[in-house]
Amino acid sequence: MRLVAEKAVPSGLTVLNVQGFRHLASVSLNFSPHLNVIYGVNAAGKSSLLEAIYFLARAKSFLTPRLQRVIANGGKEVVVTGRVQNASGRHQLGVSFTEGKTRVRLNGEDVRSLSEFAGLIPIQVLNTEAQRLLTEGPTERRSFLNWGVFHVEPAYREVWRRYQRGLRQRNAALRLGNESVAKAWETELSEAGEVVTEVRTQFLNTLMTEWAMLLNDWMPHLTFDWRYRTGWLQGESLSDALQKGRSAELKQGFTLYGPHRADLVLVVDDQPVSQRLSRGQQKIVVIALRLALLTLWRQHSANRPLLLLDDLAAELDAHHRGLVMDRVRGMDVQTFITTIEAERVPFSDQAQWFHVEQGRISADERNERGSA
Ligand SMILES: Nc1ncnc2c1ncn2[C@@H]1O[C@H](COP(=O)(O)OP(=O)(O)OP(=O)(O)O)[C@@H](O)[C@H]1O
Repeated sequence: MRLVAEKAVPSGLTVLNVQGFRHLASVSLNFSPHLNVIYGVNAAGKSSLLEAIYFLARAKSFLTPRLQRVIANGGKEVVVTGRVQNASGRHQLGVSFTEGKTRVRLNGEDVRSLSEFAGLIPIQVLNTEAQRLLTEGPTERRSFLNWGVFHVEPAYREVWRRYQRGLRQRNAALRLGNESVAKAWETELSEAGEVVTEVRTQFLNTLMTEWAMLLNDWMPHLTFDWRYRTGWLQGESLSDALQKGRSAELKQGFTLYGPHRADLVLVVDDQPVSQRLSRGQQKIVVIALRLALLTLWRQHSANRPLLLLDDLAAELDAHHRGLVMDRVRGMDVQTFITTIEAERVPFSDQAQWFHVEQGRISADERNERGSA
């Protein structure tokens, strides 16, 4: 894998405009490229603001798979626009959702493929549900992996698309019981699938070394390890797996082997992390994984990453909270933290403060004092 060693400029999301998003009042905000603290009482709208940022970066929500839910009650559409400053210049982004359709615009033009614009803001979220990356099925982990590789190696996008196209064609043939067409797609599928696997494996070797180092500091009494399940039998080529599996796949109507079935398994003392550790510990394992990814992105992605920390304090003891926040502080990524108590933010130098009250967001007077 070619790891692009391009230095990102200190930049990120500079301006955000939100309209019709949950119970947030329409607002235009200017962000710090370093730390942004969003504070307010329960249900003020802090998570919604982070969700709006994520919506701009990925055209999705991290809280719900149904975008209809982010439209303000009684409203018809949600529109989030923003300005991103990065190594390639200044970009104007806009994402809207109306009548079941998502529309994305980049610098005044419609964007057809999500990955055309999603490269601009490499984003990670850490919230009270962090451990779900381990406890849910493999789909989320594959998505984590695909996005992780994509920001380090943009060419990955093309080979993964090629693989998915081949998979759709072969699955359609399997469903129709058309063995010769299914077979005809196997060369394309296995070639693309082997490359996907190789790129993912190289990426994981780097990522998981960083992850293990973090956990060694944070939980030194435990021994962590990981395995990448490729999605077919080890020691066999994908081409052989597809050929051998074809008759069973014709009965099922879809492809059973390949990187679309891959999984990342995290292990502690030879047992899956999700079975062995407490929920708080699982959260720390996932935090380490996502921070390791941000470290890699910071080193190798052309664009500076963005981190959303939503109520991170929940379920972390003071010791581990301190360790995590020390790490975040040293990472130089654009960070957004929500909190109920502004005084408890452990590092607030260079911060921009935002107060949220009943959906109204205002830049804090502290910002004026800081810039004076
Ligand atoms: N589509 C919607 N339209 C209007 N209001 C909504 C919508 N979706 C959620 N809400 C309201 O938004 C509020 C929750 O906002 P949010 O979760 O952003 O608050 P928060 O400040 O993060 O709260 P907490 O500190 O409790 O996590 C709730 O009162 C909820 O009823």
